[in-house]
Amino acid sequence: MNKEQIDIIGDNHISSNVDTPMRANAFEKSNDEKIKNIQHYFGKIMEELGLDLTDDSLSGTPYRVAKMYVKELFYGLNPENKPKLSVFENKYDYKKMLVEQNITIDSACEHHFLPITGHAHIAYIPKDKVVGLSKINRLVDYYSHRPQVQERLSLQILKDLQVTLNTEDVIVMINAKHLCVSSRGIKDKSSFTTTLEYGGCFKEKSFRDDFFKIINQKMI
Ligand SMILES: Nc1nc2c(ncn2[C@@H]2O[C@H](COP(=O)(O)OP(=O)(O)OP(=O)(O)O)[C@@H](O)[C@H]2O)c(=O)[nH]1
Ligand SMILES: [Zn+2]
Repeated sequence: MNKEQIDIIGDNHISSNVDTPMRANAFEKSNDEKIKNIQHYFGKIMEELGLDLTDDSLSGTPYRVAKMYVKELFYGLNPENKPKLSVFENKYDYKKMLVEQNITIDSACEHHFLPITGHAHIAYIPKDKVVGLSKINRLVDYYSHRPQVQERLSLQILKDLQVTLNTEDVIVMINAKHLCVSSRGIKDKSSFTTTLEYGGCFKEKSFRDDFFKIINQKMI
């Protein structure tokens, strides 16, 4: 795949400060080549830690980890895996807030490669287009499956939905726990992180307040 093709199927041409920093030749190698190389290097890390790779429980770990990185945890680094977001004409002329809340966040922190887990709450006010509900969840899942910082994750979801839905009126809130804060370093088990990004009418407090009221309501 050349650079131009990557741009076309990339992150909807969102501005570069929101893009995940990628090497120019990031897509030259196939998944199989990447898995083979990561398997080699991860085996070296294990050896360096003093582990015996001839042990039958450890011998498959370098391959398992490599496959997990490329195909599972970080599948969202490859724009070819971006979900197709089916949008429909807003025939019913629904012009109020639509909230998709409690969307699972399964991500990884780019500083320590440890899990970030939590929930995203997203709302938008449709103009001419509406999107299939599950596509919002799929988009969150896609951008989460990259090494991330929570701020960039929130912005990537926001910008993408604004382009897809042809409206600035989108709000994205994420509450998440970072294992790099809870299980190492400061080891704070109780803190969690909230990020909030929004545009359009959500710049007005009354719209944000409505959103907060809805996401705080008792779950069905
Ligand atoms: N802003 C932001 N910081 C994050 C996120 N995930 C992890 N971090 C932080 O990234 C920082 C990296 O700081 P460094 O001082 O380079 O790394 P460190 O020595 O491992 O830091 P400690 O966690 O304080 O031990 C840490 O403070 C992490 O808590 C995130 O999503 N957003
Ligand atoms: Zn971290």
